[in-house]
Amino acid sequence: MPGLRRDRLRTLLLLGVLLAADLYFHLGPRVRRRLRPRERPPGCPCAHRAATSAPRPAARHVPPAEPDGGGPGSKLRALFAHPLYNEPEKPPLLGPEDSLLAGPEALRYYRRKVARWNRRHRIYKEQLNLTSLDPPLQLHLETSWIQFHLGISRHGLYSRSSPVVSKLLHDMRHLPTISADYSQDEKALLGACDCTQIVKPSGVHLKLVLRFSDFGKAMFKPMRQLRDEETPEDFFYFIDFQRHNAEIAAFHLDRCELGSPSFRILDFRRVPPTVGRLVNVTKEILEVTKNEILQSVFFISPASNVCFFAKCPYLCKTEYAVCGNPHLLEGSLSAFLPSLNLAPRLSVPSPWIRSYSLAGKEEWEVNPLYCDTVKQVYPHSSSGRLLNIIDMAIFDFLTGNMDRHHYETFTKFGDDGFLIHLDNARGFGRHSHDEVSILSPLSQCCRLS
Ligand SMILES: Nc1ncnc2c1ncn2[C@@H]1O[C@H](COP(=O)(O)OP(=O)(O)OP(=O)(O)O)[C@@H](O)[C@H]1O
Ligand SMILES: [Mn+2]
Repeated sequence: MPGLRRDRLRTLLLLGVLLAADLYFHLGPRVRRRLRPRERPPGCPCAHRAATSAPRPAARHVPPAEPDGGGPGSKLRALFAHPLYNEPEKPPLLGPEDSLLAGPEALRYYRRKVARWNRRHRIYKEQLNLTSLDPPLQLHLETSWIQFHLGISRHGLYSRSSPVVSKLLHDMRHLPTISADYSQDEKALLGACDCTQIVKPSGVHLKLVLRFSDFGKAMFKPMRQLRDEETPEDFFYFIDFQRHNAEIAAFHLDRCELGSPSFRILDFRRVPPTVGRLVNVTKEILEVTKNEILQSVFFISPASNVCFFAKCPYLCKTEYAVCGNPHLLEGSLSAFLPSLNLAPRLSVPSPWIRSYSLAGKEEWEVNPLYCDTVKQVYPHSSSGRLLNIIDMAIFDFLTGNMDRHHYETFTKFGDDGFLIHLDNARGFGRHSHDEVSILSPLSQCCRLS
């Protein structure tokens, strides 16, 4: 009998241990997960931050949440505590040479532009016998795009704590448009439409400059494929689609803080603020454009949707058109940089440019000592420029963008000025492929800022 009782006791003990283990490892975490307040949405916290208009605090030393679930001994925790991750924002700006624009000169220039726009608009309406009661446009100094322009400095396109960016994103998303036109580089093609060229067939890169009621401007890149569609395996990078959502994601990654304001990943702030918008192609493009060529490329599809082409309708293939549903078309809007008349920029071919034809390799692909050659030739002989190129290569590796043929810099900030991370539409094409060759500037030069 005592033996039987001991067995029962053992069985009870074993069951107790199993129950405790189940509670601890299985049920417990599930209950904790359920009860945890939803203070942070899953995914990139930047998206959440972009939606809030609250100014972000500068360089706070908040210990990050425990992303690896680790306690005090966690390696990630130790990494985040490293001074490199807690670098304060660059030293304060000292004088006019640190800002891209001289305020009074820029405001005079923009006032003249508004006056000219009002004059031309009145004449345009008179010619078409249009009577509208629209009052002339007024320029307001506190408007977000002017504040964005005035805030560009040698440290970046905007500062970490700038409240202007969220206001600008909001305005680009909601303000009505007052004009739409082709971008300058498309105009430079003069409608030339060579469908035999695979590199730059006008019509594939359909993009428009939209102007808003506050006189701000943005580059509109329409959605050309479903948001989650990947680059087909047999596509070369130079015939890959342009993804409007890659432009938006690149903006967030470029400035991204992960989980806590003190853990910064890239913290470049070199992509112009970019946001998504559903654009009514009839009301917000066709009805406001004065460009007759743009007006002429609109048509109604067999499915009764409003569509438009780039400059050369019907010469190139019809699948290059984009269509609303029936009027609304999703796209990205990238805030315009200050006019080239106020802030000239240099466009420089990337030393690590890829071959844009089917044949041949570039020197960097075959010469492991290529960096030595690059370093000897101006402007890449400046160490700052090379470090900036390596920064951009890391950014492009993370987005998977193989299409960085040129880069632009503001001439005012000289050879060591930051590179503007413009044109990220060919990033994020393959979710499960890392293109290590994009890191060649880093692996060949072995330097990092
Ligand atoms: N936000 C912006 N502000 C001012 N200019 C811009 C902006 N975005 C683009 N541009 C100008 O328009 C040019 C073309 O833009 P982008 O490179 O994004 O288009 P693309 O169709 O991919 O051109 P490409 O075929 O040359 O790569 C840029 O080189 C730049 O000079
Ligand atoms: Mn491009």
